[in-house]
Amino acid sequence: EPNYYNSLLPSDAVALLSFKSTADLDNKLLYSLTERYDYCQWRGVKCAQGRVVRLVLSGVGLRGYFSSSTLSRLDQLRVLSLENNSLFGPVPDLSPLVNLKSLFLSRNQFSGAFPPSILSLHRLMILSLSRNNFSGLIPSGINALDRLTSLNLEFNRFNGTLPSMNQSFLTSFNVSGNNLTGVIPVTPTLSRFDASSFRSNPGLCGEIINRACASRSPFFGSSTNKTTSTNKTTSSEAPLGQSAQAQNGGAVVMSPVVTKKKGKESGLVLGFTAGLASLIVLGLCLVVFSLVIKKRNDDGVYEPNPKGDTSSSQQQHQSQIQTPRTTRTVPVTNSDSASQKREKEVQLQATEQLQSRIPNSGSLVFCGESRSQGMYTLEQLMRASAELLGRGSVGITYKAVLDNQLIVTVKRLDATKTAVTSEEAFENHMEIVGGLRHLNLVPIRAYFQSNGERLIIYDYHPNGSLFNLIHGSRSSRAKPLHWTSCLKIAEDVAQGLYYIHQTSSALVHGNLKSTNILLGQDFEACLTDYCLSVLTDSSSASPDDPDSSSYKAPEIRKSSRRPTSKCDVYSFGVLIFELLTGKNASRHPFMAPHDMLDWVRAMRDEEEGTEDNRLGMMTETACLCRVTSPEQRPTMRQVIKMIQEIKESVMAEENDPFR
Ligand SMILES: Nc1ncnc2c1ncn2[C@@H]1O[C@H](COP(=O)(O)OP(=O)(O)OP(=O)(O)O)[C@@H](O)[C@H]1O
Repeated sequence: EPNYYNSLLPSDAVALLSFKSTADLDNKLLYSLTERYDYCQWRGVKCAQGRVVRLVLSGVGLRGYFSSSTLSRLDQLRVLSLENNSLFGPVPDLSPLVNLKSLFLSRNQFSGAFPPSILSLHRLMILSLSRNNFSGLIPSGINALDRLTSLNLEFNRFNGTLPSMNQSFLTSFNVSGNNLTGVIPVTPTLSRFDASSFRSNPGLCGEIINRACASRSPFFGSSTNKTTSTNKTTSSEAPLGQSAQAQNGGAVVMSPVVTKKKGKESGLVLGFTAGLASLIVLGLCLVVFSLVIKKRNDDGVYEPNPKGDTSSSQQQHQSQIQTPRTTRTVPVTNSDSASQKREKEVQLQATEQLQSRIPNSGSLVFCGESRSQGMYTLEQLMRASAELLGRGSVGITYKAVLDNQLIVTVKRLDATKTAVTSEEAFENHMEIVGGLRHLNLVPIRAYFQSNGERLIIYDYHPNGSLFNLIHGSRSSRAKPLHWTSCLKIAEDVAQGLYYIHQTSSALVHGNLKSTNILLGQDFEACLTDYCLSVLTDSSSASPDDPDSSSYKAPEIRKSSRRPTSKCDVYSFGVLIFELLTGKNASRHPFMAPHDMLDWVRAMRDEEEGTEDNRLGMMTETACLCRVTSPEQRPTMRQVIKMIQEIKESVMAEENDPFR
């Protein structure tokens, strides 16, 4: 009876144990309770009057995610440090930690937006989120933390402009190595810091770092080159429609500021950097924005759900609907922060789009269960704020936030690469592929084609890709995943592939790799980008990225042959090695199975011993999938059987009382 059990334990002990249950998958913390106040002696814990006031778990080897309603119950906590571990996923609501003064979360793999609940921790003096995968804007609400003395946000993926920080006591500040753009506000607080606090943000400019902004266009010329020369990608937002229109030869020409993808980091974004924002906003915003509001009111296009439809498929998207940001419709005032202005700038551009009307010679075709009720229109999609996630082999992928706050992923196929596929063939293919539904596939919600422009719309997956999970932001120091996670992910992927193969012998994934495996709500692995390679010109050059190319089966690597299901099996073998070792595909050797096992063990830093049996079985499966001759590779059905046998043998070992 969990309630009875919990009521016997002091609540702080319950909080610590429940935190450990998801954040310490490798069982590094030996927390056990025999005496009532034992937990005050646990590693990293310091109590005052029986309540936890400090929890310092820096570099103790935590791996897992930080669940909600765990540590947030430690309402007497003054110091929380989880630095230098392998925690991933978003940071949960910390608002109950009203006494928190120092929060150290740096050097993990946390992702998602800047945790909004932190903004309510009014006593906070030290905040360190550096070296994670946080993305999105640095909220202007950060000024509410007026006691901050130290703020470290370096080496994340924050984008947008820097808010006008005005904390009087701030003496340590670093936002280096993000994707921030625009002018650094010259406030007394920010003026205290020199360029080293802002470096490696190619889009930042202004007096403080002695870099001019005004003459640089974010869309043309030198800034592009500057950006592409860095490993990091930059990010801003722009209406998706602009790029589509540019391709169609429309009036608005905006070449996306895009870097060639490197290190698989989420990419550059179209559109708006605050350099442009400050120019246009200052000059035009007041006048034009009032027109925007008028226009919006006139035609009602900003209604959250224009069709008034609350269909089941709309509900299925609920998890991806963000809380509406009220700033979106408020006119600019002098007191608005830079980020609000920037957001409005995005809207402004969207409205220009609306006024110039994109050529509307086609409409979105919804797939599967969404077919009967279109949840949004092409126009709404074109007005969305878009962020570039990356450039892939068949096109460019965007995250798009619609007016109604629905977030989708839009893949814009490269017209030159898919030109070989006729409109009819594309439609027929998408009718089949768009109907695929499986727990381990990212569903295709809709597609579009007109005048060579082709879009495919998927659900957005905020937990990122398997590539990010394995390699994090620190590829050089990445640790391989825990054994059980490897097995679970391998099984999920195998199930997804098997589902595709058994649907039709003509269907294959064709592009399996760790960037094309996304993590779902429960961290289940979901395949994306499936069945698209068939639409492209198979004679086009093979990918120049050595990792992508290592995933390709040898028989198709340097030929124009189409991938077969056996090519997927080969890629699956490569994936298992990447999972087990944390090493990128291009760094996997080819050796006999027993030598491969030695290599896997060495990469995992594991001694010969307990895990050998399971590692051995898994390595053998991977080797079988990766044999050169396609005929000798197993089918995905056989692979699933192998994985199930491994699971059974693991369970048998775990139930053995003598082990
Ligand atoms: N539905 C989605 N939700 C969240 N992120 C996504 C989604 N689809 C793709 N991504 C991410 O966007 C990035 C770009 O994807 P894209 O498919 O364009 O490139 P790729 O996977 O690296 O290459 P390829 O086109 O060869 O598959 C990848 O990092 C991918 O993980």
